[in-house]
Amino acid sequence: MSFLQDLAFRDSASDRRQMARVHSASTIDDRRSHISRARSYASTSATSVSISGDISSQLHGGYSHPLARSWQAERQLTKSMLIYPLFISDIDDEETLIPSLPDQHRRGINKIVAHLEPLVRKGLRSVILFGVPLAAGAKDALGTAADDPHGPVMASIRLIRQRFPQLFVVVDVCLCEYTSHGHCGILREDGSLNNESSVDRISDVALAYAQAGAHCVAPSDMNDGRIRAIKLKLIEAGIAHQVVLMSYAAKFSGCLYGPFRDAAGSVPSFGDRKCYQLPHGGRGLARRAIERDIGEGADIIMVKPASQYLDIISDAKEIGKNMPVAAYHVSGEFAMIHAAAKAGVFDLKTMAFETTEGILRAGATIIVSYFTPQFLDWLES
Ligand SMILES: NCC(=O)CCC(=O)O
Ligand SMILES: [Zn+2]
Ligand SMILES: [Zn+2]
Repeated sequence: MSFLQDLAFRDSASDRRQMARVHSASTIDDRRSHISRARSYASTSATSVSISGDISSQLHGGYSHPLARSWQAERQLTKSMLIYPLFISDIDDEETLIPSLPDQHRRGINKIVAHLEPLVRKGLRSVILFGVPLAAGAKDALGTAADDPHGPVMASIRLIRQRFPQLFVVVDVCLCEYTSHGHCGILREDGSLNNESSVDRISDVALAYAQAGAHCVAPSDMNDGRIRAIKLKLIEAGIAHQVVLMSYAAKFSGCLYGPFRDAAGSVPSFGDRKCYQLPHGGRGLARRAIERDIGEGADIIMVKPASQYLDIISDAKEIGKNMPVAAYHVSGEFAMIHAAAKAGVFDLKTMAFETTEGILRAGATIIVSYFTPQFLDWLES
């Protein structure tokens, strides 16, 4: 007797179904043999102790086939969910591997098109741009280089829009890459953030990126009130209807941004960012920040980092149930996976999918990921 038959006879409803099948048997002989088989199943199963539970305990059948396994996912990773970070320096011909950020490069504007061409062919839909001023004297207290019309970010927005019209261009808006002190805003004499002048400056920078052609501006500075200020400036300039405002609403402070800071040269020259980025344990604070940014006019809410903050992603989805939620799988998360795969702990591709699907499951449908070029290949098969 098979495992399933045994289970079927432990369930009175299925017992009745089995008897109905018996009655529909065409000949008397058939009927007799069905009945005697049914009786013997029933008596065996009554004495069986090896199987417990009823039919509802059987789950394996539902994911026995690869396609059926993929159907178990509420959301499946697609290429259009991915945003690929690009580091663009002011050295036009630069192409430098970033040692702490595996396979990622800092590139000058002259290297962008050749880099993107094969990726766009494979289905890349979106990039997020980070400017990296390396020239001597490029940084100052106000982050003037951020919206320099001839600077790397402004120039690459125009270039990418022109050369890859199908690509959706997101631009990170912050001052830390451009300020001499490496903080995400303008400082007072005592070294603390001057929120009012920071918001004023950051909203000007966001407007400049949007006017240069960015489809989406994404302020990552965490100054209070910057979403509202940016939205108002976009409205005033008459372009609010064509620009997506993605807020890094829940950006936590911590040690996972290390490789990014190597890549972008944005290590603070003193202190840390704990007075504006969120503390690790601050779930309630994150919920308030998310609510606030939705109220101020954000179109998309982002949570960052991702894998350590899945509860926050799920909170963001609940609070912002009518809007898309993005997650930034940050440099430290990416580098950790690479390091562990290199040490033989697990297979890189398997972990990249497991992590990313965890982020999707939590509620994000937009993922900023350094794995994007690899996912474009992996999602092909
Ligand atoms: N605004 C971007 C970051 O602050 C860091 C992202 C990363 O670590 O990948
Ligand atoms: Zn910053
Ligand atoms: Zn940042």
